[in-house]
Amino acid sequence: MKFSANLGFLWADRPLPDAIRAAKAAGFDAVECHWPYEVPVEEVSAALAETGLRMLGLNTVRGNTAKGENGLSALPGREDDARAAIDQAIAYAVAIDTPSIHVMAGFATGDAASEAFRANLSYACAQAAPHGISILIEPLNRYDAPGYFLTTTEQAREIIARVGAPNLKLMFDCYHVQLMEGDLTHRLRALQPVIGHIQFASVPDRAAPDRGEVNYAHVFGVVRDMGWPTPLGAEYKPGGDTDATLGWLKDLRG
Ligand SMILES: O=C(O)[C@H](O)C(=O)CO
Ligand SMILES: [Mg+2]
Repeated sequence: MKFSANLGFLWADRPLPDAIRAAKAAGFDAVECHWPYEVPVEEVSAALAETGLRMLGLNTVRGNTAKGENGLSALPGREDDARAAIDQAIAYAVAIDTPSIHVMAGFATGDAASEAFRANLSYACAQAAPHGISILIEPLNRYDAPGYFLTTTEQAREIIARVGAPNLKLMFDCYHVQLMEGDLTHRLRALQPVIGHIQFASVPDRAAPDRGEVNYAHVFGVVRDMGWPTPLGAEYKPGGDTDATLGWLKDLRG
């Protein structure tokens, strides 16, 4: 199995280029992040070139976080802001050769939000396609993000079908899916054609995957048997020194 370190959480206490180097030293096969925009692309590119790791994904900005915004693309009336965030993410992704962008929906509900989200996703997919970039949408759980527009894989699957763009995919974060829907391995297999990236963390505490209610040794085996080709994203909160939480990776590596 190959694993990607999500640097939004792992080594988040270090500057992003140093976090990339730490992921390499720890044996990860790739990295991904949340919001890298404060860091000059030259610094990130240099760290990626030095380590040989690829940055697999990044997120669109959340918007006005002081006001509690958590994404813009499902907010009716905020299309200009949402598309500026999409443009920004594509430009950054192109500069560091990142193959996928998570377009964040935001806190919203109702038909107008659905229409706004689909229209902004169509825009994102059209802008990203010439660069070979996939657009990801990710259901978030109702405990961490109450009121978030996108909460289930079933909802995501319907949106993906209605938008109808080949580069629109599902971010299957096992942590969120377990909290909202469960039945992880059936869902992974059934949704494989629309999944663009897989992430994981223990449930319910979002820590390293060697604890909690999900048996990740089993889940990883199912993903391997599916022939899943790309690294799985370790997106968990280490709660201190990241290196001290990597027993699961060492055990898997043997
Ligand atoms: O929280 C998550 O699971 C996401 O993957 C994210 O990108 C930030 O909300
Ligand atoms: Mg996630």
